[in-house]
Amino acid sequence: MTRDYSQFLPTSGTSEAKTPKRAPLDILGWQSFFAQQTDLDILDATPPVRVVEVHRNGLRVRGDGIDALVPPGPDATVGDWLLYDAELPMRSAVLERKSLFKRRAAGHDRSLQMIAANVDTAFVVTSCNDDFNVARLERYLALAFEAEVTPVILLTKADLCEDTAAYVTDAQSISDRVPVVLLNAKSEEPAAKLAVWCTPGQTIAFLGTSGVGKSTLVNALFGTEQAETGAIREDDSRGRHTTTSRQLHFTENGLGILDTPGMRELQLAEAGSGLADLFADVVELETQCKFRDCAHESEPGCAVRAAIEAGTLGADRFERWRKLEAEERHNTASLAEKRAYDKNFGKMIKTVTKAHKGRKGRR
Ligand SMILES: Nc1nc2c(ncn2[C@@H]2O[C@H](COP(=O)(O)OP(=O)(O)OP(=O)(O)O)[C@@H](O)[C@H]2O)c(=O)[nH]1
Ligand SMILES: [Zn+2]
Repeated sequence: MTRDYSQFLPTSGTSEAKTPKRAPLDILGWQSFFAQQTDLDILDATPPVRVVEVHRNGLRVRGDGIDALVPPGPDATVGDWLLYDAELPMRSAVLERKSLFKRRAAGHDRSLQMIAANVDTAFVVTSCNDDFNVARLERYLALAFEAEVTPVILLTKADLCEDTAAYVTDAQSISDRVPVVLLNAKSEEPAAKLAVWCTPGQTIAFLGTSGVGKSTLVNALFGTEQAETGAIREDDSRGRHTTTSRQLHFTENGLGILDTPGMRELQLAEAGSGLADLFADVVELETQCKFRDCAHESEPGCAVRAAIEAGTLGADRFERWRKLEAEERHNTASLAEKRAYDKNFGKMIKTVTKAHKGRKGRR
């Protein structure tokens, strides 16, 4: 007797209706912002691919049926969308970005590095304990504003703290444009509490110092041990395992999560507009000072001092702004200096090469 097992099999129609299959590009975070920059003919010839990993020997890109390594060439970083040129991959064009995190390189090289592109939401993570530091939060928030990424403050370890109210109040007082979420990263809470920012097609990143719960949050959103096991390992020249530095992972329903170890400690450079966004109240007060070049020390008609005396601007908040502003100005100036130096150096090389060619020509 042959039995008909079909009744035990999921009928494709209904199961699909329950969990609609998402198109590969949607899962990778393709949005109308990017589609609008191109047209069907171009997309046909050079399909869109997203940079999911940055390696020393190129960029790993993924698209609809594409998983390839693009050799160094495109000026791109993790999260970027490229129009993939299969014949000349290094000629693949980079689409305009929705957002871009940059940082000043460490050490002597003072140039700006691209860290991550097209992040929609940055969760700035700190814990309800000694890690909590308003000045550090402000630094991350200014960077997010500068990058044109929506920031959200996450206060973790709520379960380990007796009195969380003070942390919430302090975090909320930083900017009325930044939501604050209090949670226990180790519980069921993250998926529900972060749901608004974690819809399919979105790309998110977690910023914060070591130990605040970033990996725990990533795992909670994946529902697995992604942050531990998901890392791709490469053998370096001495046969040691090294973790590739910047990667973009996708959950099954298409949430992109950026893994960027380089975003733990960040210096402000060319972040003037981000700072101004975060400290909009201070910037507005400055415009009301009697003198345009007011140093807000003891000048008559200083609106900043008046606000501090009236208690509408916290003296400590003003001091923190001052420090960040000075740092930003210093770093931006040294970047400009480096660029001028590089440009002059480039010119000098050109002149020398020309002179050399000239001599050769005369010989
Ligand atoms: N009770 C409790 N423990 C937490 C919470 N968040 C994180 N932890 C614990 O804190 C420790 C550090 O968490 P991680 O997720 O590894 O922190 P991280 O920010 O990824 O740290 P790095 O990988 O060093 O950057 C782990 O033991 C977590 O289990 C929380 O909300 N409540
Ligand atoms: Zn003033």
